[in-house]
Amino acid sequence: MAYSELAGSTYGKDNVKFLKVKKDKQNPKKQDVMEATVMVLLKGDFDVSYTKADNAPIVPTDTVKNTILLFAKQYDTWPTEKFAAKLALHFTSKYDHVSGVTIKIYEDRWVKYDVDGKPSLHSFVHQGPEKKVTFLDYDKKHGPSKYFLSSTIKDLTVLKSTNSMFYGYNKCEYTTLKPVTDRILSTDIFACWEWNCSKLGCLISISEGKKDEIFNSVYTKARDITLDIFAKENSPSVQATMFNMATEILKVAPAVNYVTYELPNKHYFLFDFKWFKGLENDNELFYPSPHPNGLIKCKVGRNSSKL
Ligand SMILES: O=c1[nH]c(=O)c2[nH]c(=O)[nH]c2[nH]1
Repeated sequence: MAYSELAGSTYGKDNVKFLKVKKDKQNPKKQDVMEATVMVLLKGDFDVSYTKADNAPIVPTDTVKNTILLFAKQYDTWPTEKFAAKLALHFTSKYDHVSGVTIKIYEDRWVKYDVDGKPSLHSFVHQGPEKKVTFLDYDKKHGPSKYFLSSTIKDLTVLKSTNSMFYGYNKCEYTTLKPVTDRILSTDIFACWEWNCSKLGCLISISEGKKDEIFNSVYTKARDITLDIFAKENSPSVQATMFNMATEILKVAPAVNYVTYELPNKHYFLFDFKWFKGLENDNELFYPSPHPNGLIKCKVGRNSSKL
């Protein structure tokens, strides 16, 4: 009797990168670009490749990579949710023994800049570490109407120099933190919205581009809401602010089930200059403290008693 058994497996290609150029039909010099990093992992009947050294069922990861790049060349990749659906349907229909896929696409932000007061036709500024991330998990036994799909804004770094407070918290003999009504607030935004597949529709219609508008508009709204509330609110805490952001996204996106925020609280500490002739520091000079950082997460859904 064998000593061990395979309890789970998945494999594929990660970090498949491409830059896609989309040319306007009327004016080919008017272009858009997408720089993306794709992961496709296959699930299915690959057990013998692990347990019997039998490679027969293996679709090589090199083939997975070739497919991603060929599809990026031949089909529209905007928005990445549609491209993920296209890839998922391909891998699960081409190979009988592929039962499902997990796909992640990271999209860089290349944004056109103004030249002579107008957006350039084909020149872009890279927006730093910020990415849009699409995640799709699909098992074909559930059919194309059931899948897990989420979209995320990741590593959008923001800071506000006032209009943030933190007081009224629990105090015990281990507490040294002083309450503040004015502090720096800075974070790397991770905001993720999970789609409700019964409201959004099946993967086939997504792959055909029928939902492009909703993906684009919710992404723009979620980003705007996040930045707007961050700027406008006199924040009582990271917790309260992120809950407000998530609630506003749920209000404008009926096809979204849950919104998750994960926010590091990147601390900036006030220098004490009292040692120099009693000099006051009225929130003017801080030092960034790289670690430790607070880390605050929440997942927000609709109140079912109010539906
Ligand atoms: O917004 C905050 N939430 C906390 O939970 C916390 N804890 C802390 O020390 N500072 C802060 N700030």
